[in-house]
Amino acid sequence: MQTVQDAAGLRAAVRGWRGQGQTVGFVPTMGNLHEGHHSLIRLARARADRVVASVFVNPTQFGPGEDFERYPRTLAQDQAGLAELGCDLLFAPDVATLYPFGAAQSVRVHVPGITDTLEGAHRPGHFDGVATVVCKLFNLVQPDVAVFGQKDFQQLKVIERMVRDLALPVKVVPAPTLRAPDGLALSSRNQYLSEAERALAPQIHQTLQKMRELRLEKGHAWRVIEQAAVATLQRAGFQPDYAVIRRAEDLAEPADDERQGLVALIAARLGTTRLIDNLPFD
Ligand SMILES: Nc1ncnc2c1ncn2[C@@H]1O[C@H](COP(=O)(O)OP(=O)(O)OP(=O)(O)O)[C@@H](O)[C@H]1O
Ligand SMILES: CC(C)(CO)[C@@H](O)C(=O)[O-]
Ligand code: BAL
Repeated sequence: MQTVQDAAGLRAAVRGWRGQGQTVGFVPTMGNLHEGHHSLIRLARARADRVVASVFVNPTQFGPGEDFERYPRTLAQDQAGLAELGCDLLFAPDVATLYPFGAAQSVRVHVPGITDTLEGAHRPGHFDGVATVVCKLFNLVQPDVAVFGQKDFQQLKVIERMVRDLALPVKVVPAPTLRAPDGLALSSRNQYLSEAERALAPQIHQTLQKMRELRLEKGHAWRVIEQAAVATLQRAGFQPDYAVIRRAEDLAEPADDERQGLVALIAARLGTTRLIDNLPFD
């Protein structure tokens, strides 16, 4: 596996493959790779002849006071894992490569509507940063398919919308969420948790399962379920930003009698760590 930092090296490799009629799959990440990321690489390998992964901790998607500085950077370890999985190329650019005019002067991609709620509401500007960097990465890599985890459910919807609206020639492939045996969704941020917090963290997934059961099996009203979920999380020691049931398609509030195509989503803090997770009902 080659590692390249610059656009020219990346383009040369991709051009070579394309010249041989090969397709390209792409997995964008912020590094500190775990089994969840590895499952995305495997999926990309199944869908394309060649696989490119990127590792870039994107400054424009972090708000003031968020964990940009302390986000774990483990490139050598990431490289070894990717090589073992048969990834063909790791693109690990620096900030100047992706933001030649500086982050503050960058062209911005804004996806309206769906970014106003949930993560977008709690992390203002976050999705502008994500859409902007993913658009830049797509232009650099020019993949046929790109794999995104359902763990970042709203992010996946934002990217799907951007791709459709800008008519980008890439197929977005969703990948299921990988979990620890106790149900906690794998995430680079799990390592911020103390032992006591780690023991509590699976309650997020348990609460999501309860929300699904109350809606689909017991037929409770979604607003009542949301209130109960917030109270449960607070009692357990979390500070929830939200615990909601939404339409999976567009993350809008469902109608009172709606039961199909729903998803429960939670964002909650445990100490200084902010965790997100979700559970599609279908
Ligand atoms: N547990 C998981 N299962 C499947 N995909 C995942 C999982 N965790 C992350 N991903 C996906 O990997 C890609 C890169 O995500 P990212 O590098 O932010 O990983 P992360 O571990 O979720 O980090 P963070 O702590 O920032 O949430 C995204 O498409 C994301 O949805
Ligand atoms: C898609 C992404 C790599 C963009 O920086 C990031 O938001 C992530 O890791 O999910
Ligand atoms: N996993 C999405 C990237 C972020 O939290 O900034």
